[in-house]
Amino acid sequence: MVNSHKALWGKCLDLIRENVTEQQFKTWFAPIVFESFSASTNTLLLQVPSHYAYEYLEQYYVGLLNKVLARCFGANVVLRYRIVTDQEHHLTQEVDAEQPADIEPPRAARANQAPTTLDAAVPQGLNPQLNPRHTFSNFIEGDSNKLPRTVGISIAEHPGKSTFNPFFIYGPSGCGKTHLVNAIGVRCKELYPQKRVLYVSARLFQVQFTDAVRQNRVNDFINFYQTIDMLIVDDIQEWATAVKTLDTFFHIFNHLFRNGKQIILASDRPPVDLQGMKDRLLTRFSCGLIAELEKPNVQLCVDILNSKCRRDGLKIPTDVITFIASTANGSVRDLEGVINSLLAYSVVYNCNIDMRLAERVIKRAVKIDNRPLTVDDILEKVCAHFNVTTQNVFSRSRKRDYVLTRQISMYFAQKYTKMPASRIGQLIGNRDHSTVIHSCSTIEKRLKVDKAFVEEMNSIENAFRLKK
Ligand SMILES: Nc1ncnc2c1ncn2[C@@H]1O[C@H](COP(=O)(O)OP(=O)(O)OP(=O)(O)O)[C@@H](O)[C@H]1O
Repeated sequence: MVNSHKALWGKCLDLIRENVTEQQFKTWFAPIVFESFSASTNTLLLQVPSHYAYEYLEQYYVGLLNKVLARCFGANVVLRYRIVTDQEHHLTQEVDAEQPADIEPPRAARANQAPTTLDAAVPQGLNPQLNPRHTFSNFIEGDSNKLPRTVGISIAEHPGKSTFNPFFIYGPSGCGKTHLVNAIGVRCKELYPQKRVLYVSARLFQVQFTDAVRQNRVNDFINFYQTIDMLIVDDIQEWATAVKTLDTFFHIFNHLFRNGKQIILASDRPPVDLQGMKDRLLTRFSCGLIAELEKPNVQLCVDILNSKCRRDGLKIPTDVITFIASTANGSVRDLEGVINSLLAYSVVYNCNIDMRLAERVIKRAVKIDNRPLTVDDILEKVCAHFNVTTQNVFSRSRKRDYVLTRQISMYFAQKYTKMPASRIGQLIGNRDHSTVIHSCSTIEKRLKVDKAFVEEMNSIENAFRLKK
């Protein structure tokens, strides 16, 4: 049976070959591996060599694929991809294909000619990868986000036309950057359905780029991104050391900018603090509008909570809302977590949500820890903050994040444990006392001149007091 299904896939390939150029066939279809066909679910599973290949197939060839699959496997066949995400470690991820849509293959495919860079630039039916739940209507306005929100609406209404291009949003974690940039994309799509809007995280962009390099398809990659009308890139601080990704983005950026396409960038820090990025890119990031999303104040937290309760039909007394808002430490994500825990407790214990329950939940969710801090406690929190491991910190690597985590851990260890520098050095990667002294003075100097860094250090220190 497997063989007959495999043979059917072979037939599909024959049909596809008749409809695309040899080069397109070799590039996109020959590397696909037939995995299985489940008769019970009528599902065909195909392995594709990378996320980029999957996206390209879905972008450009989904119509053709659906037609040939329907011809060979029957009308209701469901296509599922197994994407190889890490060849070295044989990691894969499975996703369903888009449902059949009337998407035409690229012009070159139809004309049966070799693809040109122009042909790659005529794709239809782009999935914008936006989160439809993140809209302006549920992005609550307050003092800390009034400007970025207002500008965001204006950009969505006149993409690429205003002086707010690029629009650079920065702010601490959980304060609504991803929500806001999504809302801009969602509104733009509502107003201009034909516009090619794309949301992509910096990390995904980098993975796609690395795959494209590996497969010798960098031109396709660049051509694809140059077709976008509104490009939204989230968390671009993650590119700080990705030199080649940045160079490629530089070309894409210039092309889009020159052609009046809208670029929106989100980061946890302003351009001036994006160390590692070249000036030519930073000046471009800064030539539109840079707007800060600050931590929400208590009033905004109250408004957000009230809105969430209205939307989800929850009844939470005002004093409880105010109490939760004042414990949130400026992260809306934390607020949402507390509400979800409250709900769970009220259901499990079958009780109303009142102050007693709120205090109990918050105490459990966010417990104050009075034990003296150890170097291990400090390392754990600082590593968690920068999303690195202690092995990274202990290593000899000079990677920016590792060095910073190491220096900050040494600084806090000296501040909180009062251990001698030599002992701190021993415990943090077996470094000598001069490294510890140098690290502490580097951090102290930066604290004197860098406001955002002071805030970041404060938030790490807050985490020391809180024990989950
Ligand atoms: N003003 C707001 N109104 C309503 N919800 C908000 C607001 N700000 C943030 N949120 C909600 O808070 C949560 C966290 O927001 P979001 O993911 O956008 O933060 P972020 O700044 O991108 O964080 P990170 O940098 O960690 O990715 C989301 O569920 C978002 O919907």
